[in-house]
Amino acid sequence: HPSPEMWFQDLFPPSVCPINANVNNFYGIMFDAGSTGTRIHIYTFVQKNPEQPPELEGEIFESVKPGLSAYVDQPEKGAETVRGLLEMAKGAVPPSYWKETPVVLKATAGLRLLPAPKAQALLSEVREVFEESPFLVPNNSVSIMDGSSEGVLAWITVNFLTGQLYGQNQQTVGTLDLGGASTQITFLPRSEETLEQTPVDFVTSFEMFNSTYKLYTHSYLGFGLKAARLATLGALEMEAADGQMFRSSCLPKRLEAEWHFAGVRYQYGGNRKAGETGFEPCYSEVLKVVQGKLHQPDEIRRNSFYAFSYYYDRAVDTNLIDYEKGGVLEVRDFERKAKEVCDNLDRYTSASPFLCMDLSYITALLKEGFGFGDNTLLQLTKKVNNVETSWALGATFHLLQSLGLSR
Ligand SMILES: O=c1[nH]cnc2c1ncn2[C@@H]1O[C@H](COP(=O)(O)OP(=O)(O)O)[C@@H](O)[C@H]1O
Ligand SMILES: [Ca+2]
Repeated sequence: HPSPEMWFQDLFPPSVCPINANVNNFYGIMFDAGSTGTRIHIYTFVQKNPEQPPELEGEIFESVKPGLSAYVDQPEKGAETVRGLLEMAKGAVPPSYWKETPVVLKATAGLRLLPAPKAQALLSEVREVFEESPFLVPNNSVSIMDGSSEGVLAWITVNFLTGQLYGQNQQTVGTLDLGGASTQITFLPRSEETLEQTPVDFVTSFEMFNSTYKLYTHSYLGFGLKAARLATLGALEMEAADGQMFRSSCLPKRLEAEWHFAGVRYQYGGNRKAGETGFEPCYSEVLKVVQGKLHQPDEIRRNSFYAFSYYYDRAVDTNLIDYEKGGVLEVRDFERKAKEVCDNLDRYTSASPFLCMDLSYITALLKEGFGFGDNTLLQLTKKVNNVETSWALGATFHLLQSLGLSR
């Protein structure tokens, strides 16, 4: 029969029952305002040992499309999408923890590309939504993150989740993130030479869990998958793309359609003349977007990388990997698939007319942009131990550290 101290259990809902709530539990809420969608990550941590990093108990994840930048002229409506996701957090965090649970939103390339006053209007509407919520709203809780943090924080997430940030024999892995509007590459250089040959603004030092790391990291704005589509079509720099038709040999010949990105409407279509579709002409189009524009560190040819976001999505779309399990690919697998899809456009493009362009761009970005070898291994991963591989977890560790909630 129950011990005398347990008599109060029935008076409380289980989640707030003092005997069930672990005194060492705490929560963190991180919003990722990406160029194609807004996502909420609600993390539960437990600090079992003050000498060690907090343990991550679990994550609740939800997302909405489109991203905040699509509400460029309706900032209040944009903020409503954040309010909806925050409602969910009320169900996920026990009410007695609301006051001490921080909520933060960081925006990436979509907002970086908007005119500053428009981006600020969106952010200030979101700030109001946060202020009206019962959660802890730290200073600067709604902001645009700089690109170098984005790469570093994703690197922290992946290396934390794979157990490389604590204990002996740390073998960190590099990370490749391909977003809609920007892309990041991050790794821990092993040779002095790499650091010597690297531009200073590609190196970031930081401390995490009592170690100091000096990382190679860079975010290329305008080199995300969707921005690259516009660049390939020659439409990226256009202020008023309305009315103009953009054509490409990467698209099915007879296609004519329209597409909305970051609040702008684009019309696009295939090359109508004979002979001008397929992998070869397409590859030379996408090559122009990347060639000579990215820094190529020699060392990456000898490392393996974790790749996620659109690398993962396009590999799933073409059956290179399983949606649930992910998998290991070589760079050349993307090229093989690009050829297969681009040279058989009519067969493949029912799902997305951009499949050939996307795969060709990924191939060009990896090979001619970053300088990866054909046989470099890419570990395609969406989740590790049921947690999303995203910069959001790294950002939450940083947040907890700055609030003194964790070491
Ligand atoms: O936490 C996540 N879980 C799953 N997919 C994510 C997550 N964060 C980003 N993505 C993926 O990122 C890609 C879109 O990039 P995003 O909208 O973040 O653009 P940006 O990074 O250029 O701002 C999509 O492939 C989307 O599936
Ligand atoms: Ca992103």
